[in-house]
Amino acid sequence: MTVDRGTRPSRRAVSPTRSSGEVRGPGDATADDAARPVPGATVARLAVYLRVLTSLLDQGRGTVSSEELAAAAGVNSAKLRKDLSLIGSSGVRGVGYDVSRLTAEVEATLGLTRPHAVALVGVGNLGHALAGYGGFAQRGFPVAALFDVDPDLVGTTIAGVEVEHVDAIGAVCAARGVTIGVVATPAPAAQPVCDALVAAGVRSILNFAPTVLAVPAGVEVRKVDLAVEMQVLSFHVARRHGTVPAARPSPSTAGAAPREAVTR
Ligand SMILES: NC(=O)c1ccc[n+]([C@@H]2O[C@H](COP(=O)([O-])OP(=O)(O)OC[C@H]3O[C@@H](n4cnc5c(N)ncnc54)[C@H](O)[C@@H]3O)[C@@H](O)[C@H]2O)c1
Repeated sequence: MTVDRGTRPSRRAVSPTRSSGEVRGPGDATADDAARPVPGATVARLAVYLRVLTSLLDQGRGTVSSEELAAAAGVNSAKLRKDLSLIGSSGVRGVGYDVSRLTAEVEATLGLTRPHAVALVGVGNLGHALAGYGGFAQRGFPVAALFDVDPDLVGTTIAGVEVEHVDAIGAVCAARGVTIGVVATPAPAAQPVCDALVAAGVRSILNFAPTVLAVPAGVEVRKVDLAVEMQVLSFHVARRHGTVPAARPSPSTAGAAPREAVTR
C-alpha cells in the first residue's frame, strides 16, 4: 500500500482480506482498492475517523455502524466505507465495524503504532499554548523538547518540559528521538530553525510561521495558516451574499458566452 503526498505508509501491513458479509453500498470500493494509493484527502479523513474511534473505545464500545461513524466524522457513509476499504478494512453486515480492530488498522495506516516525539521551537504566545496542550500526548505526539532564544524563557518549564536554548536542538533532538518538529518562531527565524531540525534528523516539520520553508528531499513540511482558513470561510460568506465577482473566462472559453455573476 502506498500513501501519496509524501505521507509514509504504515510499517505494519494491513490485511486486505474481507469477510463475505462485508458492508457495501452504492459507490463503494472494490477488493482492488486495498492495493491502490491512499489519497491525501482520505488520509486527512482517516485522522478524523481515528478521533471518533478513540472516543468510542473510551466509551467501551465494541462495534460501530458505518452510518454512525460517518455521521460523527461529518462525511457520508459511502465515502467512509470507500476510505476504509482503501486501507483494507471492512465491516460486517448487520454488525458494523469492530471498533478496536478498526482503530488499530487506521493507526497502522497513519504510522501511529509508536509515539512520535515532538520538538517545539519558539514558545511565545502560540508555542506556549501548544506546549501546554495535553491532547497531543494523548494522541501519540508527546512534546519531548522545547526551544527558544529568549533568556527569560530558557530554563523555564511548560507542562513538565524544560525550555532549552535553540543551540541545543541537534543534541537534544537526537537524544530524545524527536521525529516531528513544530516551528512557532517569527518568520525570519523559521528557516534557520528548520535547517537545525533537519540537521538533527527530523524529517517531519509542522510550520506555523508565515513563510515557505525550503527542505531537502525526504523531508515533509506541512504549513498551518489559520488566516488562510478564514479567507476560505470569507469566500464562502461572500458567495452566499452574492459579492464574489464573476470568474474571468479562461483562454479556451474566451469566445463563449460570458458567465453570469454569482447573485442570489
Ligand atoms: N499559522 C497560524 O495560523 C498562526 C497563528 C498565530 C501565529 N502564527 C505565527 O506563529 C509564530 C509565533 O507567533 P507568536 O504570536 O507566538 O509570536 P511570539 O513573538 O509570541 O513568539 C515567538 C517566539 O519565538 C522565539 N524565537 C525568536 N527567534 C527564535 C529562534 N531563532 N529560535 C527559537 N525561538 C525563537 C521568541 O523568543 C518567542 O518566544 C509567528 O511566526 C506568527 O506569525 C501563525
